Amino acid sequence: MTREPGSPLTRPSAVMVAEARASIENITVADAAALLERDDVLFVDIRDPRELARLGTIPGSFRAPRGMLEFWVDPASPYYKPALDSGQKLVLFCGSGWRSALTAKTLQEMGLDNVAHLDGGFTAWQEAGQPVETV
Ligand SMILES: O=S(=O)([O-])[S-]
Repeated sequence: MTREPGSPLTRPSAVMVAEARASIENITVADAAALLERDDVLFVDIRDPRELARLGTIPGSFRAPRGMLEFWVDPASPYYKPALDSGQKLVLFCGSGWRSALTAKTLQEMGLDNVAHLDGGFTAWQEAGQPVETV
């Protein structure tokens, strides 16, 4: 059967995000802010570089575009980045927490057991008046 353009998808993005959020650790801005200075936590900005250039980022965060993340965390991949596999808890964030929820679920499925995401993303972080670093 051919899908009619514009008709609902079998698994809409909102359903996928809701399912992801139900199976990952969702961290509030307040709780994330308390983790910011910790050596055992790495904030990972998975937004597009243009978003970072326009809006800035969370100070000290590691930049890992979502499109590469599965490969950057995988020791078996030629794109492996040991910085993402240091034993630190990874706190992923994006614009509003949708991409980071999906990505945190994926990394969890890949075998990372200490990954979370920032609920509300960078938008919520900024709205709460938390520090922002220019990129
Ligand atoms: O993925 S998003 O929450 O930045 S729109």
